[in-house]
Amino acid sequence: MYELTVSKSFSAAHILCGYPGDCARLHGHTWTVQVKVKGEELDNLGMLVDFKAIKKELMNLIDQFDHRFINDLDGFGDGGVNPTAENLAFYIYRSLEKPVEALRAGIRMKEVSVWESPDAYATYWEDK
Ligand SMILES: Nc1nc2c(c(=O)[nH]1)N=C([C@H](O)[C@H](O)COP(=O)(O)OP(=O)(O)OP(=O)(O)O)CN2
Ligand SMILES: [Zn+2]
Repeated sequence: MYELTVSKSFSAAHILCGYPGDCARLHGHTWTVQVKVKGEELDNLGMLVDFKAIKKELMNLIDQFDHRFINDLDGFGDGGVNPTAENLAFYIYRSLEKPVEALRAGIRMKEVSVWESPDAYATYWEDK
């Protein structure tokens, strides 16, 4: 079994609604998103899948967050979920699962991790 990991960062602001502390106030982070995929068979180039292809899918997705107020985006904030690292990891996993797995037969999403700061991150994965 092989595992590939790619990471990209974006800058965005958020508010944690109902949070009993300073994170309930408007503030920003340079968020880092790490995506892991897994699979068993390498192609004739010796790759599970091209890093560039996964990075392209990740960039397409996280562009919607860059230099935005996340609470204003569909699915987050009022009427949606709080923009925590956990909820972003879930959203990104579910959004990338199909496009990434379509890149090559046998590729599976493994997990998505989201860092709000260098010392704190959340990971979402599904057993498959
Ligand atoms: N389980 C979670 N806990 C917290 C989240 C989260 O998404 N999931 N988010 C926050 C806030 O967004 C906060 O801005 C980030 O907290 P933290 O990483 O602790 O960053 P600080 O800059 O506040 O770092 P300190 O080390 O605490 O100074 C809070 N909790
Ligand atoms: Zn925060």
